Amino acid sequence: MGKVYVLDHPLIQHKLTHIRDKNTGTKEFRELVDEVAMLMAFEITRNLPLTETTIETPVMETKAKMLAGKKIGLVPILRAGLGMVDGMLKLIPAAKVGHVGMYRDPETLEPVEYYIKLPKDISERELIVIDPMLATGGSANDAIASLKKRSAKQIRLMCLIGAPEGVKKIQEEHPDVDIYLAALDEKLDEHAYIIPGLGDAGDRLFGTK
Ligand SMILES: O=P(O)(O)OC[C@H]1O[C@H](OP(=O)(O)OP(=O)(O)O)[C@H](O)[C@@H]1O
Ligand SMILES: O=c1cc[nH]c(=O)[nH]1
Ligand SMILES: [Mg+2]
Repeated sequence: MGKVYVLDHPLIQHKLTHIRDKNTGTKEFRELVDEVAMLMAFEITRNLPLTETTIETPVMETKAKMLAGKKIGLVPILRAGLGMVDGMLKLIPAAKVGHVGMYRDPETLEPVEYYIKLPKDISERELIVIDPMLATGGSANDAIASLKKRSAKQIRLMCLIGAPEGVKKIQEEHPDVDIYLAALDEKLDEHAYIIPGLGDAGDRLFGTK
């Protein structure tokens, strides 16, 4: 079964509180999501492999560490996942970015895929699927299945807030996928919104409500 990591760094938690606050406006919301995504990228990359190289400091020649060049792909789920891309790219600038367009039908709550464009070499990359919200898990579940159908082998899922229902779904359907959250919330309400959550992530990021 995939592991669930709640990234409880104090800076992430502090910023998440402002993200949740209904009085936080679009500009600040977007900036905070960007910052938290960057901090989460810092945590999620702590196991990247290193290699040794030789350099000259102004004082002497020395061995020093550098990234071994593991190929990474970021896959935001449109729309709301877009709000986390730039923050992650600040720390992982060499990552390639694929996009999966997905919306949740408000009546059936079923995810509908409307777009997909991925780097050609996804089977060689470690993919990080990103979306602020993991609610029923339907959208992330379908996005991951879509990547696997196109021969993705290594996938992780990174969200700001997860509900237990969504976590369970991913663990059942994709036991090879580890999940990284800034918070694991209580439950879903009758409209499948996360409680206490932050409301509609896409609408708050892009000012569409
Ligand atoms: O886990 P689920 O129950 O599938 O819900 C989560 C999904 O819902 C939201 O997207 P939405 O459908 O609002 O699309 P948007 O990003 O375009 O706003 C959110 O960004 C996730 O993709
Ligand atoms: O709480 C939720 C659930 C789904 N999508 C959101 O944007 N927020
Ligand atoms: Mg939305």
